[in-house]
Amino acid sequence: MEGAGILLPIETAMAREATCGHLLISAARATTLKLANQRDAAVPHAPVMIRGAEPFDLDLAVAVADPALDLANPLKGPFKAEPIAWQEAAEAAMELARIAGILPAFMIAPDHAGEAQPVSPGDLAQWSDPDRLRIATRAKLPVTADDDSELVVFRKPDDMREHCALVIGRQMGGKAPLVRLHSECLTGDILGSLKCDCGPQLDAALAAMAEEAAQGGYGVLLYMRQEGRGIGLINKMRAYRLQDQGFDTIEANERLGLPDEARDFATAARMLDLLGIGEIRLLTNNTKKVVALETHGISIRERVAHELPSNPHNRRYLATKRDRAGHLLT
Ligand SMILES: Nc1nc2c(ncn2[C@@H]2O[C@H](COP(=O)(O)OP(=O)(O)OP(=O)(O)O)[C@@H](O)[C@H]2O)c(=O)[nH]1
Ligand SMILES: [Zn+2]
Repeated sequence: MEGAGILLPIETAMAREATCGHLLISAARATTLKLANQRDAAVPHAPVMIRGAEPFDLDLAVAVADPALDLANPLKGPFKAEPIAWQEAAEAAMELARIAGILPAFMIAPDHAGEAQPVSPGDLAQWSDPDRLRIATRAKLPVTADDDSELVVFRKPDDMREHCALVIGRQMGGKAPLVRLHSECLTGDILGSLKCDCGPQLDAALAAMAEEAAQGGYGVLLYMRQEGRGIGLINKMRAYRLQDQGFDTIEANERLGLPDEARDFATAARMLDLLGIGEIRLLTNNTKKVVALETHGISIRERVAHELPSNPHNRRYLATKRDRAGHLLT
């Protein structure tokens, strides 16, 4: 990493022999290890550098990095936090870990690190730029909810994630379409997980759009490949393990040293823009989605409530969304 020297991601390190004197971890993790003060912990995913009394090998580094292992694995020490002289690069490294869906933890300048790929914070900004998104292709896709629908698939040149938009009914000017901005939830969308409300929300959105199409309008489902509010499936499952220990959905992300909300709504706005849609009626209970899309140039004619019945497994999750994340839920 430009300015930082070699950073070896602890979770995916191929150089199994690597050892180092310093690790880069999150402020949340440093706080759990009692190495950071409250000011550092104000941003749980901020980077903190720590030094150990002994060099770190990968086994020790993993134990330091992964909070889900704490109960099984009492931590060794002592460790000490030290100032970082390359703050911007350190922040970019934490962001790269989130995007890669791995624990935000790195060996710093390890011995036996193997080959390294140069990356700069500017590369990351370019990679994230929504303007680089293009429509890759589109085709008719009859679905159960409505057989008159089409799937439009999007891609950036160097981002493997394939976001897509299902257009239900005929896209025309006139009435603003009913839009659902849905972020991938493999557990809820495919497996029928009861821990969240994603699956029922997806089904209800498709039904509402089909109804809209039957009345001469149309609907657009934006399906975005940003699992777990942008932390990936593996980290979401780590967060579920922490939730089983008593942390709520926000605390669990934070304890992993990841943002509790890392979704990219600018790219959602860009998808609508590429479809030629500037005005929508948005199915959501999340006012932050409304604000984010408006900030990126989409005019929201109406917020359409999208609350589905709860169950005993998702009741706490929904209450946390209402009480801590400001969702308009009863
Ligand atoms: N990290 C994490 N992600 C979760 C958890 N439960 C659900 N998710 C993710 O949260 C996202 C749900 O997004 P949406 O339903 O589109 O949005 P929302 O913010 O709930 O707002 P609505 O539009 O009102 O539904 C999906 O990416 C899920 O994978 C959890 O406990 N932890
Ligand atoms: Zn879900």
